[in-house]
Amino acid sequence: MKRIYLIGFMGCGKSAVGRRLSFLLKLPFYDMDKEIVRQTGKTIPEIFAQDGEKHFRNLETEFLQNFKNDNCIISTGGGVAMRKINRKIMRETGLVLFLDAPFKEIWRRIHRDRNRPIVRSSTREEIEALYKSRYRDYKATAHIRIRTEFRTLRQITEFAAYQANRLKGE
Ligand SMILES: Nc1ncnc2c1ncn2[C@@H]1O[C@H](COP(=O)(O)OP(=O)(O)O)[C@@H](O)[C@H]1O
Ligand SMILES: O=C(O)C1=C[C@@H](OP(=O)(O)O)[C@@H](O)[C@H](O)C1
Ligand SMILES: [Mg+2]
Repeated sequence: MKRIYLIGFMGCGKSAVGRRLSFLLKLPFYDMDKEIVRQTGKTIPEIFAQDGEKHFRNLETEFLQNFKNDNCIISTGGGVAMRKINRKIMRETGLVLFLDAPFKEIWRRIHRDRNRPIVRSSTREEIEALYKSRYRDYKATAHIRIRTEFRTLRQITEFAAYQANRLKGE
């Protein structure tokens, strides 16, 4: 089996599901945001404030280009599927799962969070517009879309594991 990538908007559950999926499938887990924080020694808000969003986007692409491990779970950041090169790398090196959560729920989860610089600097209307504008790219990038509404983290994780096992070796 190759890699399993989790994609989707901020707050859809990529990090939470990724961690659980890694326990369930007994595969190593990489959260791209955490890896970038570790590699740079800066927090995500610090990178945005000091180096700019463009630089952060380049770090995301560099991570994907340089990453060498297979048989692992990778939770991406919500903006990763917006670049063509990132989409290409993910589709070619693994199974891409889109966690599809309704905006209302996303907003409830993220609006108070201080670690997401885009949320800090935007209104609810702006974030909703971003959600809508990104939706098509998530859908087109993913091999499988998982609707998370009315599902617990455990149910989502088990469904993701089922899909991964079903497509093993393809
Ligand atoms: N299906 C779900 N049910 C309940 N809480 C969830 C669900 N998915 C995510 N959460 C919670 O929402 C918050 C944001 O999730 P997170 O995994 O950080 O999202 P992402 O990495 O996609 O931005 C976390 O507190 C997480 O535990
Ligand atoms: O959607 C985005 O542009 C971002 C999502 C964040 O990750 P999560 O999706 O895990 O919140 C993080 O990479 C950064 O704040 C930018
Ligand atoms: Mg995350």
